Amino acid sequence: MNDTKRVIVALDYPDQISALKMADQLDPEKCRVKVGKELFTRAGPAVVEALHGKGFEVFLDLKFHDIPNTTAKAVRAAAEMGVWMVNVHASGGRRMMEAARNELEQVNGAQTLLIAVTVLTSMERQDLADLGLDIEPLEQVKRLARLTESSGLDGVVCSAQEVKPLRQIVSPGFQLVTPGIRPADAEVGDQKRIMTPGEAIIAGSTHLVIGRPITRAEVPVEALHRIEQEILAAR
Ligand SMILES: O=C(O)c1cc(=O)[nH]c(=O)n1[C@@H]1O[C@H](COP(=O)(O)O)[C@@H](O)[C@H]1O
Repeated sequence: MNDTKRVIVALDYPDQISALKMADQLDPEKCRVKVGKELFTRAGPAVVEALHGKGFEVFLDLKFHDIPNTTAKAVRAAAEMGVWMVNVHASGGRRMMEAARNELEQVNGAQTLLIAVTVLTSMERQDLADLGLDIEPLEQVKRLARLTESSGLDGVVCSAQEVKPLRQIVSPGFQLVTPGIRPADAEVGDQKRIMTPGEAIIAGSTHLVIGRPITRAEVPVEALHRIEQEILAAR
């Protein structure tokens, strides 16, 4: 894969000032940033605009999951903000994903990448059982990845643990974006299906979404640097 910007730093902060303070320590030539539900709910489109102003490509992670029309219009709003990538939940189904995809075609010829979350990396088999799904996360991830690709989307969010088996069933250009990344010495927290940055790169993750191991580190830039070194060594 030619893309050298493999890391997406999750700016999970409660306000724009903290998020931009972190962004100012990052190099937009080396990584991308993610704006998620907490930051966007507090700071809105202004924070996306500010990050664009600093030269960052933004993954707007609002994981839309609604009826086809509502999801499509929300995805349109994201594309009109000029974000690099936006996501929906694959469990919203084929018609929802196709509606979102078609809407993006109309906005900017689908320049904005559209991906779908399969099974959250914080979930394990028991969580699926609670939902009435008596299968391994990998099986559900495969099912949703097939559905996502055949609905015309650009990729999925999954655990790096699932990347190898997924590569065998999706096309080479399909994006496999993996959160749940934990350097060997990092706290696991609420994540369940995790991998180290090096392992994720070796497995073939397209992009690594990393939040707390960088943003909660004593010196975030040093933590990022160590991760970058690990990625370089793995490549
Ligand atoms: O869509 C996502 O980005 C996402 C999907 C998923 O399955 N798991 C997951 O952790 N994420 C996001 O990835 C980030 C991971 O952050 P850390 O666990 O702090 O590294 C968070 O912002 C999550 O919202």
